[in-house]
This record gives sequence, C-alpha cells and structure tokens, in this order.
Amino acid sequence: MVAVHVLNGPNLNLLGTREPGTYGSVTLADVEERLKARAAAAGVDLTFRQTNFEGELVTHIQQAGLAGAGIVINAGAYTHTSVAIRDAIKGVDALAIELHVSNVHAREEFRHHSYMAPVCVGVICGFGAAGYDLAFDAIVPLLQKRAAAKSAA
Ligand SMILES: O=C1C[C@@](O)(C(=O)O)C[C@@H](O)[C@@H]1O
Repeated sequence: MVAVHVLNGPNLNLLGTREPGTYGSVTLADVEERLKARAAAAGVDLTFRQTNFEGELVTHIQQAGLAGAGIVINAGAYTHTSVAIRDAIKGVDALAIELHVSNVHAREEFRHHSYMAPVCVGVICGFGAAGYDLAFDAIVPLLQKRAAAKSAA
C-alpha cells in the first residue's frame, strides 16, 4: 500500500477564515475529511498534519521521507524563507509535491521564489483547496510506479 503524508505549515490551520478572498472558505478540516475519503477509496495510507513551527515541519518531512511516503507539502510562508525545509526534503530523498492554495505568482514578488521547488517533483498552485485533490491524484501514480520499480529490482 502506498502512503502519502499531507503536510501543512504555518497559518494553514486558519484556512477557511483567513483572508477568504485569497484562500477561500474551505477549512483544513474539510480538506482532511475529503482526502481521507479519497485515500480510503484508492487504498492509500494517508497522514494529514499541520504545524505552525518550522522545526516541527522539518521533523514531519523526515518522518514521511524515511517511511517511504510521498509528501504533499503546503509549507505556507516557509516556502519562501526556509532552507531547512528544502534540506529536509532533499535529505530524505523524498518524493514531494509543493502545493499552494493561492496563485503565488500572481501575488507579491516575495512569494514568487520557492526554496523547495527545485527539490520537489512539481508544484501545484492557484486552484484553491482543490489543489490538495490535484496533488493527491498526481502523487499516487508516481508512488505506485516507484513501488513497482522497487519490487521488480
Ligand atoms: O501561508 C501561505 C499560504 C500559501 O502557501 C498558499 O497556500 O497559497 C502561499 C504562501 O505564500 C503563504 O505564505
């Protein structure tokens, strides 16, 4: 069974009430519930986490990567500031997708740069909370392919 860890960084616990014009009205609990149903239907082991602390997010990445899980990560503002988060993804050789609810490229200049993007498989942004579903649908076949290649080796 493939495993996916959906990791959320600072302020994402406020999704649904925080700047609704930018982030929409869907809450993180709504997203978690939807993804859990999706994962159960697809036979995927899903872990869903949120933290406001950079070091804790690093630990969550390490735990996911070392367990061989794929990572969907919305690191929030740490995307634009954190070398530690990039190093964690790289350090455990994680298969990761960077996710943003908003289109960061249509926003302030400081949101255009991501420390994580070069160590992720790809980036999904600008599709609102539906981006979580898109990322889940994108990462599962990659993990299945990786698992099949490992068992054939
Ligand atoms: O906290 C966030 C949320 C965000 O990651 C998004 O999901 O659109 C975009 C970031 O720039 C911002 O700091």
